[in-house]
Amino acid sequence: MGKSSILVINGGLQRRVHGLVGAFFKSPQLKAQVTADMQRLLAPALASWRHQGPGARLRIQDHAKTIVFQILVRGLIGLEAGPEMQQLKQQFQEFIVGLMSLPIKLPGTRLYRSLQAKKRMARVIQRIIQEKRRRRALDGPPRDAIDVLMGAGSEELTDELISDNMIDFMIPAEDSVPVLITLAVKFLSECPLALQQLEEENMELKMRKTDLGETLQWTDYMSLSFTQHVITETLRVGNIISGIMRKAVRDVEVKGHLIPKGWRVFMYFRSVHLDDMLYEDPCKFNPWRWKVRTSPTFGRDVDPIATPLGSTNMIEGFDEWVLWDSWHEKDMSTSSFTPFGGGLRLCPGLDLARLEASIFLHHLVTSFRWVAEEDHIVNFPTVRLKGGMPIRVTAKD
Ligand code: HEM
Repeated sequence: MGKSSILVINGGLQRRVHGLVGAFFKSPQLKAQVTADMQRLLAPALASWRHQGPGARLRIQDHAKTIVFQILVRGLIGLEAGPEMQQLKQQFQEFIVGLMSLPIKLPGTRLYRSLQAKKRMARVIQRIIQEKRRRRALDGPPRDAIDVLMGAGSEELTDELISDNMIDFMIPAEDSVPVLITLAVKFLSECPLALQQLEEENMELKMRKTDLGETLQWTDYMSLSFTQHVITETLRVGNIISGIMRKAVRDVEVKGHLIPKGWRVFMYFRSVHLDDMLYEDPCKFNPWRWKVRTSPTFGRDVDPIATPLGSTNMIEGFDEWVLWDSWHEKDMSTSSFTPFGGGLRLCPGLDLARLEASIFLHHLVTSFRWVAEEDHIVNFPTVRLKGGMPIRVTAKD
């Protein structure tokens, strides 16, 4: 990672890059673009599965990865699908492999190949930046994250910083959304009642929109409450990111335990999300548990989707404010549901992740029935499905 990567910098610059790109990722304009792009990319995939006839076998993880990568790259750097996108994907795969390798930088080693791949990616992105400058493409609303950072008019945000960060934004985003989609398909396959309710909710929306002669908008997908509960529950049970690190910037006391200045703390999400003091029968996939949660802390129903994470229950004294509080209170405070982290580093892609998963699930359940093959979740070094979640699909009439 570069020295100005959002994943390693602290202070004002991190806040600036996080704020600018995070706001763009939450904007209705980007959500509309992502929705249109995903519908466009899903259409040929759905047609080809249908064309293969009843019982066609496909690995959900592969298809989700292909589509999600294209959406991500378009949102970050504005590149359209095509040979250059393909090359970028290959280089990114090469780069990512080197992130968990022996730190030996000699020609032929994994790390060396990874850094070379990153350089090639950076060249493509810098060319795009220069092209944008030449064409003065910054007039009008931003179309991608490069536009946002270039348009901020800050001397700190150099071309090199922008291109490095575009690559580093891909690291937490590229795999997590496909894993979310794949896990949802696995959990739904094992819970026929949830699948049926999801299907009914999505079919109802599809038929309503068809009758009105309208195409689906991002707000339609996000308004599907049971679909959102399925995604929330998948995030809770799946623990796609296992936890987050924080460093104490001074001595901190937490519930009688002293954390000395300089110590690093790892917050392990699994121990929160699978805590039976917080969740009844915690290992069970139960989307209905999110229907109504009453919080003694807030004194009202709390929906974790609507409640902004990172706004409450924090302790001062870490390198940022951290989520750390009522893990053992039997309520639905924000710190008992933290798949996207919290505080100043709260994942800027959380809305996007939910939207992409909602769109993928909508098209899958309204177009196909499926029978899942057996597959297993692997949790180390990252969460994934061992076999990529193979299913046999049959098109609905
Ligand atoms: C299911 C999908 C996802 C999950 C579970 C997830 C989870 C996380 C978590 C736990 C963090 C660390 C937060 C912290 O330290 O408090 C994080 C950070 C981050 N995520 Fe995500 N993420 C997802 C999707 C995405 C997407 C789609 C994007 C980009 C479009 C993205 C971009 C980032 C970035 C740039 C950071 C670093 C933020 C910073 O350090 O300032 N993530 N994510």
